[in-house]
Amino acid sequence: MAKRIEVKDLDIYYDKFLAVQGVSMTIQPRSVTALIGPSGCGKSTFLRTLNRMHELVPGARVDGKVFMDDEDLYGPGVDPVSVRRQIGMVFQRPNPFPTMSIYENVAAGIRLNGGRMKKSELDDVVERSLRSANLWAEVKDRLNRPGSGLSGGQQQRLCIARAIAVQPGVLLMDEPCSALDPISTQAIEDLMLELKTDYTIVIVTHNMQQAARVSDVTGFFNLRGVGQPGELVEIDETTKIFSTPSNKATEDYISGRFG
Ligand SMILES: Nc1ncnc2c1ncn2[C@@H]1O[C@H](COP(=O)(O)OP(=O)(O)OP(=O)(O)O)[C@@H](O)[C@H]1O
Repeated sequence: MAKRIEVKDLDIYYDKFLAVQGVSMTIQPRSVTALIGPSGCGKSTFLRTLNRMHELVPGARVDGKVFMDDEDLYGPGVDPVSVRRQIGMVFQRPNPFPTMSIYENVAAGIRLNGGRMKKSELDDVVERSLRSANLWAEVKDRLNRPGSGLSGGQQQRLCIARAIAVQPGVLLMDEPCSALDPISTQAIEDLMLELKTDYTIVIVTHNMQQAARVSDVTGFFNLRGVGQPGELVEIDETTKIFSTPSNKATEDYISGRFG
């Protein structure tokens, strides 16, 4: 289920604007990879290229290669919609479908992917997904109530349940805790540590303590200079990045000297 991602020489454009240049990295399955760096260096832009969401912006495109295991995600004939189905994404603000029930929100993950199941099978998948997202105990008696009635932290776990219902090869998270209080944040962090036994997780975070707590590997992005594109400065074991980074800019960033 968990897949490996290999990025080779990726340049990322918004029309003629080169936002990120020359990224190469390998993201290992069953691990959490955190992407950190100052605002505007292209972390979220890069994340969205991994499931071909970047090109939803008119004029946006990439040069270079992204492989998921052996599949070339930008290869000829690859359907971006099918890539997005296999690589789930969780956003900054929880975005459950507001008019749908808790149950339907999770089932929607399957239905949008064209999955057809018997009701009893769907019930099992919904329960399993909510259990995996550590939300089952809190919602099992109100599955038919609207997802929008949950707290922010519960809504974010509902969105994670929806994303994992289809058993994606990779789970992308773009600052998933930035709208949450500390207790909900901890619940999501605990969840990431549990989910990584089955999934490949990539998280963009502004919070360096969070990167240090949850990730196995950390990639530091930075702008090459004023008006220059963002780049991946270094990527390594999280313990190494936060203790003895190889690059001076990484050290300055993690010690709070800029950003
Ligand atoms: N839709 C867009 N159209 C044009 N340029 C964009 C678009 N989205 C982002 N950019 C530009 O791409 C660059 C990278 O932005 P991005 O949001 O990926 O950075 P980031 O590191 O995630 O920043 P932050 O930490 O503030 O979220 C910036 O110069 C930004 O202005």
